[in-house]
Amino acid sequence: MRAEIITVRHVRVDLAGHRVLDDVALSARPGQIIAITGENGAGKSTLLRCLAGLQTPTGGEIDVLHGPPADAAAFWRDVAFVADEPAWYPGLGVREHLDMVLSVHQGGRMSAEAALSAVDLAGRDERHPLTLSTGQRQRLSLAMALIRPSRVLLLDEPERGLDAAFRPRLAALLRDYAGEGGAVVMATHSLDLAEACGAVHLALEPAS
Ligand SMILES: Nc1ncnc2c1ncn2[C@@H]1O[C@H](COP(=O)(O)OP(=O)(O)OP(=O)(O)O)[C@@H](O)[C@H]1O
Repeated sequence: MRAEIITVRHVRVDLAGHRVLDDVALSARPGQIIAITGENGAGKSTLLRCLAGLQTPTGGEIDVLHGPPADAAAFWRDVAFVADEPAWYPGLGVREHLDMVLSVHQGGRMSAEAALSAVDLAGRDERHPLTLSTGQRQRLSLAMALIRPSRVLLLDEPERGLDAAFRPRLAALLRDYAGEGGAVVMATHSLDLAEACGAVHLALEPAS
C-alpha cells in the first residue's frame, strides 16, 4: 500500500474567538478520493484552506506531500485548488485560459481540446468566461485544474452549479485523476458525487 501524502492530526482552528475545527484527523494516499461532508458552517472550507496552506491551524499538524502546506510556488506546482470562482483574464477566451495553464505548467494531463470536450465546452472555446453560465464557468474552473499535472487536487464544492447529468462525468474525471496516482480531497454537499467517486468520507461536526 502506498504511503500517505496528506496527513492531518489533531487539527484545531479558532477564528474570531470561535472554535471552527476541533481535533480533526484525515489522511490520503495516492489514488484516494476523500469527501469531507457536514452541515453549513461545519468547517469544510476551513479545513481545505488549511490543506492549501492558506489558513494556519491554531493547533495540530498538517503534512501535504511530506511537509507543512505553504502558499508558495513549489507547493502549487504539485497542488491544484478549485474553490471560489477565479479571476478571469480580460480579453482571453475559454480556450486561451486553458492554453495559459498549459503554458505555465509543463506536461499537461490532456490537451486543451480534450479538456474542452471533457467538460462540454468545445463549442464555446472562443467565448469569454464571463459570458458563460455559472455551471459552465465551474466546468472551466475544473478543467483548468484537471488539465495541469498535480499530485494533490483540493476541491471546495466542485458540484456547485453543475447540472445532474454532468455530476457522474465529474466523478469519472476525478476517478481518472486518482487512477493516475493523484489524491483528491473535496468538500461536498453531494453524497451522490462522493459515492460515484468511491470516496472515503470524513463527516465534520460543527466544533462549537
Ligand atoms: N474569516 C472568518 N472569520 C471568522 N469566522 C469564520 C471565518 N471564515 C469562516 N468562519 C466561520 O467558520 C465556520 C466554518 O466555516 P466554513 O466556511 O469552513 O464552513 P463550511 O463547512 O465550508 O460551510 P458551507 O457548507 O456553508 O460551505 C463558520 O461558522 C464560519 O462562520
